[in-house]
Amino acid sequence: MELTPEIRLKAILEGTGAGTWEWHLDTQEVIYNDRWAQLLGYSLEELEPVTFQTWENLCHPNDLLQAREALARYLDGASQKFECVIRMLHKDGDWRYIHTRGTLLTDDQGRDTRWLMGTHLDVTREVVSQHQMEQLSKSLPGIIYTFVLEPDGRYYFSFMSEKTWDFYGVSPEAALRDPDTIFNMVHPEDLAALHESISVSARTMGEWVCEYRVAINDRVNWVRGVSRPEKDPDGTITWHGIITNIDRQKGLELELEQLSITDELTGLYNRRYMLRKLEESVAESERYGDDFSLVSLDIDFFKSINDSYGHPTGDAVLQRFATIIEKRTRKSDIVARTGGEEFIIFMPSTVLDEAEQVAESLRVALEAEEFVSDDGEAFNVTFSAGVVNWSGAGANATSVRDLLSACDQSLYAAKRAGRNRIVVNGVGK
Ligand SMILES: Nc1nc2c(ncn2[C@@H]2O[C@H](COP(=O)(O)OP(=O)(O)OP(=O)(O)O)[C@@H](O)[C@H]2O)c(=O)[nH]1
Repeated sequence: MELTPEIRLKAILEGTGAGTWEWHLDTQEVIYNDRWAQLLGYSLEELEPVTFQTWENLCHPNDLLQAREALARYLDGASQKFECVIRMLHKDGDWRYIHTRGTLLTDDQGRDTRWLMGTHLDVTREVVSQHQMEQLSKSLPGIIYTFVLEPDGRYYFSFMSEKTWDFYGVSPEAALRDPDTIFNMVHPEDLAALHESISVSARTMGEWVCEYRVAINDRVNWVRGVSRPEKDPDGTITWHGIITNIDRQKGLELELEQLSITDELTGLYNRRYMLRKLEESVAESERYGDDFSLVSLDIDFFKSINDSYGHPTGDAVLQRFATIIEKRTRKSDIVARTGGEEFIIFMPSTVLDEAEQVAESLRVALEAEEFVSDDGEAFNVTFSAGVVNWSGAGANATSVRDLLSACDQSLYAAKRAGRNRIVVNGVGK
């Protein structure tokens, strides 16, 4: 059997399940194929006599106008193709969504004829599932989306649900057109980590989880994204996921974190935070060979201040001393109250001499400060301090514990030598 173009075309149409229609714009003559009628549950014979009216009668009245407008736009040349989705009545009484496409037949000289020819495809399943997805996404507490990364590095969103606007201040349409409208809204401090987390997920094909801030005008919100990657044989990776707002949770988390590292009485950092920072700095210093210094301060005869003027006065002394230290140290220094009347100042990138100078200026400042008890009695307070230094890989101390112990030894030496003084590396001045 010879495979004529007609046979081929028929096979293709049958394969796609498309109904076909031909309509002469002047004579109103119409030709439908069997499939056209079968899409709506009929045979062509059942619909006899088939006319243009047959189509109009089966169309949902509300969609008819839309179809006529789409056709008018095509015939006027305002749009390149005639295409619309309309509801048509199935024999079983249900409305089916029919994707209608059409084009003017051209003659052998390439001129348009008055025959409009086209196809009908039942897209009810697609329309219904899209509707379900839209409804579902409305009730979800976040955005659902699909993000695609091509093997050549190009990326785009192929789906963004409606709430994109609430989360990013960007419409879903704008995000679909240009994915960077979304990335541009990410807090600059979190953008590199976000890109890195996507790269890691692409490399390992592991679940993508990332918490980052989104900045819309002056409002900053924490969001959390979770999605699973899927790889096509051509290397394209697609993530289907959800973004939720975790601002409240993150706020509480940060508040808790802040509380857990703060000394309640003075508002300075506490011992736990100081130890953590020291551990980090020792590790970093071993890598980069950076110097840092540590000053350990202990108020002299604090017990007798409590005993003479009462505990609340003792507390006020601790608070005032904390303020004095904060005022006379740099922003990059970390000041902690590490015990009752003990404080530690951690000074990054600071050599011993500089640290000693700061400690000395504090000593002079506290000595000159006048305190007044609840009973109106004036008194003075002094402290003793030990100063040590960590100079990268060449440090004498080999651990945080050794370093703290060396600092304490200097402090005890200062106490032993009569208090109100500073001892550097075990050597008093
Ligand atoms: N007011 C107040 N006192 C505290 C606090 N924490 C610890 N203390 C007191 O601080 C005092 C520390 O006393 P000691 O360790 O004997 O030292 P000191 O009296 O300062 O003597 P030296 O350190 O040897 O100069 C104790 O009496 C503690 O009760 C606090 O939060 N508030």
